Amino acid sequence: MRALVVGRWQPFHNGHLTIIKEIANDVDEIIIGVGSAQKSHTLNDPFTAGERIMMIIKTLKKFGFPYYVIPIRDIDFNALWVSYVESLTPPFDLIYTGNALVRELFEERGYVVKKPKLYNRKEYSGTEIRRRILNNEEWKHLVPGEVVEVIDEIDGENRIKRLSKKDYLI
Ligand SMILES: Nc1ncnc2c1ncn2[C@@H]1O[C@H](COP(=O)(O)OP(=O)(O)OP(=O)(O)O)[C@@H](O)[C@H]1O
Ligand SMILES: NC(=O)c1ccc[n+]([C@@H]2O[C@H](COP(=O)(O)O)[C@@H](O)[C@H]2O)c1
Repeated sequence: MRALVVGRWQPFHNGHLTIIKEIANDVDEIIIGVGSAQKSHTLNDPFTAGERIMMIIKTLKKFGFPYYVIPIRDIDFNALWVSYVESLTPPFDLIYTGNALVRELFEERGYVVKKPKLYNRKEYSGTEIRRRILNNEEWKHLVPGEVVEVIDEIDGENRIKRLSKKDYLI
């Protein structure tokens, strides 16, 4: 059994790691879709697909389960999105998502859609972690150590702070 889990992973945090480990117990292989792959350098989506893939691969290295990481850009065509995803990924039997639109689109196409349990959602949230980085608040305990290393390597804290400046708006 192979399952797809799609997210933006901006950044990959401890809630994400917990659900990926749980899904790994339920299925033989996981396909991790990196959504909005074309987006980066905005306050909502600061990290590139490549940086997010680094976060995921470095974090999952110590766990022995098989997985694929596939970047998936957005297309301005919801009715085609499931076919688009299928065209990029290995075949899968079910999908895990907390996103209502993703659920709707995959259920309409006959897929079994499961909703992962949310853990410490107040803090394990990309929005909250990006807010803390911007405001110089503690955030490193909310992500795996490998993600801290990647964000340090790319100077991600300062990128987010720069992106908040008015003259970075396009
Ligand atoms: N705290 C959490 N515990 C368990 N699962 C989570 C948690 N946060 C997100 N997820 C799951 O991870 C998937 C991908 O989430 P996503 O990348 O949008 O993270 P997010 O923290 O919700 O980000 P953002 O706040 O930037 O929207 C979602 O479908 C959701 O089910
Ligand atoms: N038409 C489309 O391109 C389309 C439709 C639904 C979801 N998505 C993407 O799927 C991902 C879902 O991830 P989240 O659950 O993290 O919101 C996002 O990157 C979102 O943009 C894209």
